[in-house]
Amino acid sequence: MQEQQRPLIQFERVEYGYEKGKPVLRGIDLSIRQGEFIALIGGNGSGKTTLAKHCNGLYKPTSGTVRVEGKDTVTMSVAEMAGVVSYCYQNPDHQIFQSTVEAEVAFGPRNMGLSETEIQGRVEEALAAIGLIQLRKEEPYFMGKGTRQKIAVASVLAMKPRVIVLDEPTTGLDHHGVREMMALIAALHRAGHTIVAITHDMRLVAEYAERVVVMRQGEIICDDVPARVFAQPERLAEAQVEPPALSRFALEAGLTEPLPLTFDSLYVQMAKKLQERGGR
Ligand SMILES: Nc1ncnc2c1ncn2[C@@H]1O[C@H](COP(=O)(O)OP(=O)(O)OP(=O)(O)O)[C@@H](O)[C@H]1O
Repeated sequence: MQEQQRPLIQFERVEYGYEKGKPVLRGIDLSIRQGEFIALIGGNGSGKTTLAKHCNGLYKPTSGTVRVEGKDTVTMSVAEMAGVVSYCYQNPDHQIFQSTVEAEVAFGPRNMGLSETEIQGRVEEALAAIGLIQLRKEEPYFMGKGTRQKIAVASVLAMKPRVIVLDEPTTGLDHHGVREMMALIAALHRAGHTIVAITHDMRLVAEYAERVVVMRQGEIICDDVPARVFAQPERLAEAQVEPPALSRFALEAGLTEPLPLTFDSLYVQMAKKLQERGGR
């Protein structure tokens, strides 16, 4: 079996409710494999955050099972799982509470019970990867949203998780901040991290994700590569999701190959089509 194919996180018939008799997750079956870049999409309240928080055991299923590297999350603490799966909060202020950037980034590794030398090495490495080394002694509280979001990602990275779950990592960032954050996430993916990202930005899904999981009222209604997911506008409308402009263009132009939905790939397909027509 290829490394890419090994399930790292496995949901089986997972149900979850915050209140009795009001299920929020309804029979989730999902396998997340090593090296994937998954976008989790769906309307407000469809259960994305609730599902994401099951990936690292922040929440445990009401029924069904979630297995991380084959182990039932019911039997593991979040700290135990931190080296495998880490969750990055939608609002960095829910995550950041130390008085300096380096103390914040050191918090996770310290919680994992690592030695001081190992902790310092990891802090250095994570801050360098995110490009924040010069801010290590600064106080995170006064920094802009984009920088606080990056500190939150560095804190997660310092735990060296195989899977990074990001809850709306670009919300509240300006265009430049969105581009920077997505470039950073793409680099983490290239470096071997499995990425699960919740987002409402379909343009980013089309551009970066390799697989899209669509939720509606606590269920997964679609799970496929972006081009095939976005080729089902009626289905997506049920989940209050509108396909990005590029995929609508691709559909109308009859470009059906499930390539990444970027201008470049559509251009290549268009050129091929025109060549075929010219050759006839
Ligand atoms: N702590 C909580 N207590 C009670 N109900 C909750 C709690 N958190 C979420 N819910 C409810 O569970 C449902 C799913 O919420 P969840 O946050 O998982 O959805 P979501 O798809 O992430 O939404 P959004 O896109 O708005 O962030 C919603 O009806 C929400 O009101």
